[in-house]
Amino acid sequence: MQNLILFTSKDRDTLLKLRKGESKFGEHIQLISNLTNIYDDIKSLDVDYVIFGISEDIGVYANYGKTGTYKAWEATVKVLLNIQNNSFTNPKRVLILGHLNYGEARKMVKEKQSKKNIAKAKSFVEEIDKDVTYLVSTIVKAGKTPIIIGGGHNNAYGNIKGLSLAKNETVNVINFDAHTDFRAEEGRHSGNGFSYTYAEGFLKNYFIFGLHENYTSDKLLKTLNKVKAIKYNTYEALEVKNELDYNLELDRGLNHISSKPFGIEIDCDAIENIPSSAATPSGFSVKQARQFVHYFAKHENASYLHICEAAPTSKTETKVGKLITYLITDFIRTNGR
Ligand SMILES: N=CN[C@@H](CCC(=O)O)C(=O)O
Repeated sequence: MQNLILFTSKDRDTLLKLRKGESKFGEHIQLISNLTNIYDDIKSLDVDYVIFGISEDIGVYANYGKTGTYKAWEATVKVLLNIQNNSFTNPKRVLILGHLNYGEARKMVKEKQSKKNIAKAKSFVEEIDKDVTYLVSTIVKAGKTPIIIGGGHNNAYGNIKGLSLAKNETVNVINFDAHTDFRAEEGRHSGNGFSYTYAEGFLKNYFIFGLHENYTSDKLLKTLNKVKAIKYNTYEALEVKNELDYNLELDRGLNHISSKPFGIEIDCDAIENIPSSAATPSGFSVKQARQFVHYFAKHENASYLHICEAAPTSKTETKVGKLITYLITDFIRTNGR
């Protein structure tokens, strides 16, 4: 795992802001100081959740999106470590593994999006896919639940494939997203993680929650309406036209995906005013995103959480880090109880 940078006790101590009389989340998390065999190392730890980041925006670049998603991991870990340790947050059950780093390859995202560069980026996304697939499948095989902090939504590919390989069956997904990410198989990028895993036989049932009608092509709508394994609702039907009820749609979503192990995908571009690769002034509230995670995390077949596409700047990193931390802790609080 040459791209995996372990999160060390030194990293933790640098980021921890201690307060007299308080006990912080980061003081109680588990770490791996040395990798010998990643499967054995993870399996032997008495934790339920393994959190890792994917510091990349190459998939977003390859999809002509706004880059910067590589910064979400750092923004998250800075906040997560400094929330309180208490009976609600339970950090002893959490391993912070580290992050996948693509510092050298990432240099390409500063280049013009020429045909040649896009082709190069697409082929590099396949390398990232291999790392993510391997990590997710190893964590699941070791009996733990991965929490993945992206990165672009291209990483849904490795999550789905990794879960499917670990379980040795096709798996389902619920995706809180303004976009289908079911674009053509035209080389890997952030807009086709679900179409590729569906075509390759890893993804079975797929539910997209809150599609934006302005950003879904007619061609894609025809595909969605034709394929029985795919169900969706739109943000407009839920929140603008009030044709659908949010809670009833949560039930419909769960009904479509819960018969098998399933992943929960949260694309931050579905949440209003969050700095992300396709940020929107019109979208779900943070409260709705949190309720969504809480609702699906409760189910025994909830098998991973992926939060992606957030692209913080130095001005917005605390806001993004807090948002992602709320979603992580909502998942941990509810899952397995
Ligand atoms: N993961 C995001 N995918 C979107 C991006 C849209 C955009 O950049 O505007 C998509 O391919 O549609």
